[in-house]
Parts: sequence; structure tokens; C-alpha cells
Amino acid sequence: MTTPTTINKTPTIAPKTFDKQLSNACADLSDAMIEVSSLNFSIKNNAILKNLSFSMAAGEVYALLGGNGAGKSTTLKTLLGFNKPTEGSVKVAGKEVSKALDFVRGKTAYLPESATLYPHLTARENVEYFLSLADIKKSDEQINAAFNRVALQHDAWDRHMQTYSKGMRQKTAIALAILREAPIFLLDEPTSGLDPVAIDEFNQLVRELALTGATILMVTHDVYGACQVANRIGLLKNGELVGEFDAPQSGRIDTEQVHAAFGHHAKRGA
Ligand SMILES: Nc1ncnc2c1ncn2[C@@H]1O[C@H](COP(=O)(O)OP(=O)(O)OP(=O)(O)O)[C@@H](O)[C@H]1O
Repeated sequence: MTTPTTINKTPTIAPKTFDKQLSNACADLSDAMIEVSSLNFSIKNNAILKNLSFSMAAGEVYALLGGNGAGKSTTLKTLLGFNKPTEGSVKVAGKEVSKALDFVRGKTAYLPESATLYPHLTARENVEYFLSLADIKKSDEQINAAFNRVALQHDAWDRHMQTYSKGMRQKTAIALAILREAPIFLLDEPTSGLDPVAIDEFNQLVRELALTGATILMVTHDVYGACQVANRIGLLKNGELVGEFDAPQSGRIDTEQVHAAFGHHAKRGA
């Protein structure tokens, strides 16, 4: 087992000020919104995740950084309850995932690499449809407010989503998560395939969501993007957490430092 190196261990910039919507959703929760403790996950005796531990409080953005095959998607699948831990514990919003699947899925918004919304429906129709599946009723004004909050351009709201860029699809998916009042976001490679302007917009949106109390876990192999947006970065290599970096009180994590550590680990096969 490798002991994670903790670098720049100063308090994170995580704000603890919830907005009303999210504070309602989080009121009954303990401090840690995500708590992974000594997680081991194996498939047919092949160890995929090894003694993985990390936790996140409300308002934090954590980037799990790793190369191909490091175990990032497996970690997300375990948090969503699709993989049962071989050993250890995975708690989301205070509950053990495998024992409270519906509760956990109600609290989480999972954005896969390509947001899966219906291309032949408009953004508004998609949002209404997925809300109705969850038995949630929102007014037109509330939906408009969510579209405005994610800065989805007004002239696209009632257009079929097949005409959308990836960035616009992501904004719609985040608007849906906001309307579902999901306090926890799990993002898989959220900026891959986005142009630089869309990346900046996306990063800004993520930071704004965190400022209102959302807990955001993103998996990525983009060192630069992770440093732009995360309060904390965990370096995953061969299923093990081999390093953690915290943002200073005000400011960002040092890209060069993470790049050097990531490159070092990647050379040995992340
Ligand atoms: N169902 C499976 N059966 C066997 N091995 C698997 C299975 N799922 C994942 N693995 C293995 O687990 C390891 C981690 O895979 P995972 O998809 O979590 O990596 P990742 O970090 O998300 O990679 P990428 O960046 O390429 O998506 C890989 O070696 C992969 O081959």
C-alpha cells in the first residue's frame, strides 16, 4: 500500500454558506457529504480499487485525477451503487450507499461524459420529463430561473437538443440537477470535448454551485482543469490514492506542482 502524500495542507476555501434550496436538501445530513473509507473493490480477484479513503464536506470541489485505467470511473460507479465494495465503506449524504440506493440516487446528480438527454426533445421538455419521472413539479418560472442560473442561452430553451453543443447539453443537465435539488454532483470528465470558452463557463458554474453549498466530485485526467476548479485534488494511480493537494485559503492549487506529481506517477503507469 502506498501512503498518500499530503501537499500544501492548509484549510480549503470551501464555503459553508448554503443557499436556501440546497440547505433544505442538506439540513438532515452530517458534515461529510461523501465519505469513502478503506474501500477495496475487486473483480474476479483483480484488485481495482485499493484501500481508497477520502471525504468531502458540503461546498467542496474534489478532483480525482488519474490516467487511463486508474480507477476513476469505478470509483464513481461505486458511489452510485453500481459496484458493491469488496471491503470498506462508501457513504453518500451520511448513508451507506449499498443500503440506501434510492436515497443516495435522489441526492446525487451524475453527469456522464456525454449527458444523456433526449435529442428530439427541447431542453425544457427534457427537464419536465425527467422531473416528472422523479415526481417533482416545477413551474415554468422555476425552470426558466434554472436555465438562467446555468447561463443557457435563452433562444435555445425551446429548441431540440440535437442542435446543442456539448457545453449546452451539460448546462441543461446541471439545470435539471438544480431543479431536482440534488446537493451532490458526480462529474465524469466534464470538460473533455469542450472549447476553451465553454470550459471557462463550466468551471465558473462549478465554483458558483460550490459557493451555494453543492458538493462536487469530478474525475478527470486534465491537470490544468482540475487546478482551475478544485479545492482539493486526489491523485489516483492503479486504484490507490497516492497524493492529495489542498488549495490555499484563497487561491488555486499550484498546477506545476500537481503536474510534476502526476507526470511522475503517470510515467510509472497511472
Ligand atoms: N467490468 C470490469 N471487468 C474487468 N476489469 C474492469 C472492469 N471495469 C473496470 N476494469 C478495470 O479496472 C481498471 C480501472 O478502470 P476504470 O474504468 O475505473 O479506469 P478509469 O480511471 O476510469 O480510466 P479511463 O480514464 O480510461 O476511463 C482498469 O484496469 C479496467 O480494465
